[in-house]
Amino acid sequence: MSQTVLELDGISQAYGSHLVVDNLSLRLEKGRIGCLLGASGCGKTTVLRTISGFESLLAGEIRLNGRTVSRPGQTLPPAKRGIGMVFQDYALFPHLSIFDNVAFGLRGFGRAEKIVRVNEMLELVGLKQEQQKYPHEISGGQQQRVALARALAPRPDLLLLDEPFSNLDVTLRERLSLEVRDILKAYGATALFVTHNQQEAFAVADQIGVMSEGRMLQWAGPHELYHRPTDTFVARFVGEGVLLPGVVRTKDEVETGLGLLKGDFSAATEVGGAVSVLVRPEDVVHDDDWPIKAEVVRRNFRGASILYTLRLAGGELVQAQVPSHCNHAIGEHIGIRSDVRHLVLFPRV
Ligand SMILES: Nc1ncnc2c1ncn2[C@@H]1O[C@H](COP(=O)(O)OP(=O)(O)OP(=O)(O)O)[C@@H](O)[C@H]1O
Repeated sequence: MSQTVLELDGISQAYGSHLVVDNLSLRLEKGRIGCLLGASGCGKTTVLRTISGFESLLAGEIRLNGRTVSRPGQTLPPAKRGIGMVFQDYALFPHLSIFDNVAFGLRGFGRAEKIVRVNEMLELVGLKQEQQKYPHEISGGQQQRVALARALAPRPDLLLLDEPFSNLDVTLRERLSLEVRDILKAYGATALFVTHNQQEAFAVADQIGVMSEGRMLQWAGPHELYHRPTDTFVARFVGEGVLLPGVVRTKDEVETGLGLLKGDFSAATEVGGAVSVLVRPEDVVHDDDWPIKAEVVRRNFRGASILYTLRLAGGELVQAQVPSHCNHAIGEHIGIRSDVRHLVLFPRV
């Protein structure tokens, strides 16, 4: 049976009269990587700070391995929680070698044990050759891996990572995020990280929580979050696409400017009801043999594909992701058909 490492049970936190975390709950199982995703200021870092014990709670409860560590009026000190932390600025000690940086958190270990443990961790993050160097002698990505090794060395029950890739350039970010996932998985770590970057969340996390104004809107796996958002904010915030107006015709058909869309849907919407249908760019296929035509109003060349914004006959806009050899200019009319596999409906917005 899977073991729950972290439980947030209806936690709230305020700075003065400003409610920053609002009745937020989540549960993270052993060996899983969770992510809090949201725009700047939505309260992600504050959630991490309450979990690590640097902030007390206004309401709710935090449990680690079944033990209550925070509730209003009771906050177990950070050092007693068995939590490791990785920050966006790495926070390495500049005057210590890579080896000594990783060894730093291993107080209480014997000398021989310490050497074995540091070597294991440097092996895990692929930096054994660099152990005598100093932080300024290695790259930003390597520094972040040292920070990861240092945080994992004391075998924490839970690792918290605050925007761990935000100081790196775009290509390195992508590579390092995949590497960090591999390292965490190889180690079997339970981790929660925060980011405002959805590609990073998708690349690293098993479970993602989308936050807005201190609230958790949905906590789900990346695939479910993208394909079955339960909230219009999540639908818009995660991925691309539009909410297309439609009218429910039968229990599995909705009439829209893209034609009759068929697919299962579970929303409690009556026949005849006005809805908004989530249509992602990959749901719209370029097909000149199809009778529905749309006008190209914007094009975003992405190398392998072009993201077209198209105006339907009724004036609604949709987006289509099309292989970039299908090159069309603004103002052209192209044939499109929908390839929606399941329908995500919301009451008309
Ligand atoms: N020490 C503090 N005192 C007062 N207000 C604070 C404090 N720390 C954060 N806030 C406010 O709480 C809100 C949430 O901040 P938080 O840092 O948790 O958000 P975030 O989602 O992590 O944002 P970012 O990605 O920019 O770090 C913001 O409005 C912020 O201004």
